[in-house]
This record gives sequence, structure tokens and C-alpha cells, in this order.
Amino acid sequence: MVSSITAKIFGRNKFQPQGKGAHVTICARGQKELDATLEEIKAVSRNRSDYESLIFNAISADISKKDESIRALNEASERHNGKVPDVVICCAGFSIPRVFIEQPVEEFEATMQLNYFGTLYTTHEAVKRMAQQGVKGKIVFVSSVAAFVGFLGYSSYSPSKVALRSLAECLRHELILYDIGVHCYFPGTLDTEGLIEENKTKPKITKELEGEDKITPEQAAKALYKGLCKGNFFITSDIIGDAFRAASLGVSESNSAFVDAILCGILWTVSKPVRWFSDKMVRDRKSEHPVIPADNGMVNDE
Ligand SMILES: NC(=O)C1=CN([C@@H]2O[C@H](COP(=O)(O)OP(=O)(O)OC[C@H]3O[C@@H](n4cnc5c(N)ncnc54)[C@H](OP(=O)(O)O)[C@@H]3O)[C@@H](O)[C@H]2O)C=CC1
Ligand SMILES: CCCCCCCCCCCCCCCC(=O)[C@@H](N)CO
Repeated sequence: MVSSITAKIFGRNKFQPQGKGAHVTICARGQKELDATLEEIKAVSRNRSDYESLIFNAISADISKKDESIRALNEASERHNGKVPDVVICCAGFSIPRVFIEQPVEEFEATMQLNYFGTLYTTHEAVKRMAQQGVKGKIVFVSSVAAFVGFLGYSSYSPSKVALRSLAECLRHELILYDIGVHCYFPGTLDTEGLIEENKTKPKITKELEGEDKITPEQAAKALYKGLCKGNFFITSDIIGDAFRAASLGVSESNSAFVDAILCGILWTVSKPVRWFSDKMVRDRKSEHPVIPADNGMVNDE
């Protein structure tokens, strides 16, 4: 996971790759995994002619905590004489899919705390510094296709990803003030440790609706990079994600008004039978989700 990255190559809307290498800072909690990932990143850059001039840094911090997020950004900047990273990618996030009434409220809170507030803390600190230092940088959020469509199992997760979309929208507009670009990535299922973890609690219906299709983290990184190079505000990795994006646009910035209008029309049409089918699926499988009677002293007057 990359929570912040220092790169030399960007413009407000489009990346302008100039063949220059990028300084990279990665951030997560586990130091051992961070160190291993940093070695992988170094290995990719090793045969570049400018390799010796590049700075690679790994910072252990819990992004869901405000103080830790600020410390991470401080440490990322210190290695560059106090200069804020040019590009900050907020990726840390997780999901505990469960049936709503079986899910403790604490899991809703924890999900919002990392997925939304973790991104907010990092972004707030980074944007302040970018504006103060005159850095015309980029802020990138990692949301999910599950922000475009809500279905059984994701009541703790989808709202946190919708919140990111909304924050991206406000900031895309506001940060024009400082020439800072904002982008939001909406991946579909990713083949990651996180997926293995969330599948342990995921209701069967959620799994079936989600399907088997998934992409690798490498494919996701490439799609994100491609979207940034094109200057897209909402970035997706495949045609399904693109169709959901187009159908959910409202007045958000489109990538291509013509193609998005067609995709939107197709998905709107298809969504009617899909919704009918997926609603029926829930109705038909009530027996798989028996309600455990509450032991709350309520008197049944019959
Ligand atoms: N997997 C999927 O199907 C999809 C995932 N996404 C989103 O993509 C992003 C990445 O997901 P994915 O790669 O699957 O997740 P993983 O769980 O595989 O990786 C998450 C990364 O974030 C780090 N992390 C977790 N918690 C914190 C924290 N509190 N502070 C700092 N770092 C943290 C983890 O490291 P450590 O534990 O050491 O801190 C790890 O490096 C998330 O935002 C997720 O919601 C979106 C769509 C689909
Ligand atoms: C009422 C209408 C229901 C229609 C259902 C259509 C299903 C579309 C598939 C959406 C796939 C979502 C992928 C994101 C997964 C994700 O973000 C998590 N794996 C979290 O990590």
C-alpha cells in the first residue's frame, strides 16, 4: 500500500512523464512488510541512470490516528528538506462485510475511521503544506466500485467509500485555488491479502453478487497510473467499473462525455433486471439468515 508518494512528474490535471525517476515514500503499520515492499520498489528502479539520486523511504504509522498521519507526513517531508510530497496516494482501507444486524457498531466506526478519516487526515495535512509551499501537487483517493452500488454485506464499507467520492468532489473544485489536482480511483475486486481477510466474514450472497472477477494489485496500479496520465478525475480499471462510474456520475466530471453517456444508458437499462434478480436473490434466501432472537427483556404480550 502506498499512502504517500513523492514524485517529480505531474501537472495539475495530467501527469507529464519526463522520463525522470520518482522519490517514493510508502507508509503502513507493519515495518517488516514495508521494508520488503521498499526493496521491491528499489529493485524496479535499480537499473535507472538516476537511481543514486532517488530517495526511498518506508514509514510505519497508523493512518487512522490523526497524530500518526501527521507524523508520517512530517517524516516523509523531512527526507526532502521539509518539502511536502508532490503526489499523495491515500490507499489504506479495509472492509469487514457482514449482515447489518449482526455487525457491531464498533466495526462501522473503525471502517469509517480508517477509510474516510485516515484519508482525510493525510489529505488535510498534505494540502495545507502544498498550498503553503506552492507545490502544485496531486491528491489521489482509493475508493471502490462499491461506492457506486450498495448491496447486502457492505453497509459498513460502501458508505466510507462514498464519503471519499464526496470529499474528492469538494476538493477537486476547491483546490483549483492552489493548482492542486484531485483524483479518485474506484477499483473492482482486487486479489490482495485484504480480500482473503474480508472473505472470512463475507456473506454468501455478497460473494455471489461480487462474482469471481478480480485483478492483481499490479494491474490496479497500472490502471491508476494510466488514469492519472489522462487526467481523469474518476478512475476505473475495467469496463464494469467504467459503466458503474458513468451511470453514477450525476453532475460529476466525466472522462469522455460521449462514451460516458452511452455507457450510462447501457447500465441504466441493464440495472433494472439486475436489480430485480438481486432483490429476488435476497428474498429467496431468507432462510440462510435467520434472525437470532434478542435477549433484551422485551415482553411478548401474546
Ligand atoms: N481488495 C479489494 O477487493 C478492494 C480493495 N479496495 C480498496 O483498496 C485499498 C487497498 O486494499 P487492499 O490492497 O485489498 O488491502 P490490504 O489489506 O491487502 O492492504 C492494505 C494496506 O494498508 C495498510 N494499512 C491497513 N491499515 C492501516 C492503518 N491503520 N494505517 C496505515 N496503513 C494501514 C496495510 O498494512 P498494515 O496492515 O501493515 O498497516 C496494507 O499495506 C483499500 O482502500 C480498499 O478498501 C477497493 C476495491 C476492492
Ligand atoms: C441492488 C443492485 C445490486 C447489484 C449488484 C451488482 C454487483 C456488482 C459488483 C460490484 C463489485 C464491487 C467490487 C468492489 C469490492 C470491494 O471494494 C471490496 N472487495 C472491499 O475490499
